[in-house]
Amino acid sequence: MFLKNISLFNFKNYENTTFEFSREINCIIGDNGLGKTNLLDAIHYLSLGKSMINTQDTFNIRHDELAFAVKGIFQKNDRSYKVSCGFQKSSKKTLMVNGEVCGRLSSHVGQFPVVVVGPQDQDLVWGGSEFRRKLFDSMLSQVDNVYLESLIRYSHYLTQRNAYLKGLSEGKPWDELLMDHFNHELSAQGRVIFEKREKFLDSFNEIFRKYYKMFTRKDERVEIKYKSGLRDHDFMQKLKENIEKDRILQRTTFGVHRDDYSFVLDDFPLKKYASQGQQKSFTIAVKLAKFEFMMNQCGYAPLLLFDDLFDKLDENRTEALLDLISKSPFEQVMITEAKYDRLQALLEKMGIAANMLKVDEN
Ligand SMILES: Nc1ncnc2c1ncn2[C@@H]1O[C@H](COP(=O)(O)OP(=O)(O)OP(=O)(O)O)[C@@H](O)[C@H]1O
Repeated sequence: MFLKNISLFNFKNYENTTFEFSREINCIIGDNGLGKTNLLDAIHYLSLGKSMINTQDTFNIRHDELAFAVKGIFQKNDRSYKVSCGFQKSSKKTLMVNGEVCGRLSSHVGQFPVVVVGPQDQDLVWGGSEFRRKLFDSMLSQVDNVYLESLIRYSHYLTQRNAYLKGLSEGKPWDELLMDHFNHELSAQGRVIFEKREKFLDSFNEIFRKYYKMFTRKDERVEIKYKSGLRDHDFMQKLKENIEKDRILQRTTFGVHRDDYSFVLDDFPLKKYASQGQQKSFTIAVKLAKFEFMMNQCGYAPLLLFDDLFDKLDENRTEALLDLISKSPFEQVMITEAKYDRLQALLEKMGIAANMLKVDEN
């Protein structure tokens, strides 16, 4: 799959600009603050109907304007898809494919898959456990309906149990049967989630290690470890044991909603001991593994967007990575870079053909 072109109207710093892309590597070049990341974000809008940066659509409307629109043409399995996404202040967002309005955003997700590698990936290392759970949950939910169903049910009962705990502190009467019902549902769904997360990570680790080795060309041992309280404890038992604590804190303190994934390099936690370049290499390999995973699911290569690819990577890793992503199974790749000469020289040295797109002052 690839994106042939994109037009941006009043999107962030763009007034009305069109870019044409090639099927392989596209380098988006420009000085700081000219709109390279914004262009990637517009592509993200077409793929997933939302920004990769701002949670509120309003922030993406060009200052002093009332609406933005992004339009583009994807090519997939020899068919063209005209996709557009528009948003007007105090109105609903509209997403269209070949002239038809997508009723629900969720029906659009997965049609034009994209994987983004960028500075936000630091959150996977430095952010709270929710960032890591979200990454793995989104992948697992795409392939396993039972997992998705369990996750939805678990989250429903967790919300209910927490609301009930809050109610108790406000004087609601204790209801043993109701609490038993919550505990039973949480432990049943939690068990499914735990087992599936554990199994999934085994296969994901294999792909992840392959990519880490491929572009670092080092024998560093890397691993993602799944950490869950369910490994050593009976969930039901723990919910019962913790009830007094839960009542005081007004929330459920044990369960798979508190699971985490730890990133490990040569047996030490990545966050505490690894260099910035090693941390970045780690998250890049995670994203490349995600790419392969998604490709296996949908049967074609997702778009791959690299924001600030070269930052913190040494020459060896940069070259190895460029070499890797310029070949199959990677198809269309977008790379942002401020230094034209450096990138041009590197691509020439490596004999990689690329479409150079300059982002100018708008
Ligand atoms: N809603 C908006 N309206 C107008 N301009 C905006 C809006 N949102 C962001 N910008 C502008 O977009 C620019 C940032 O663009 P972007 O992050 O894409 O830059 P970049 O080329 O990736 O820069 P760098 O090389 O520093 O990463 C800033 O100048 C910012 O003021």
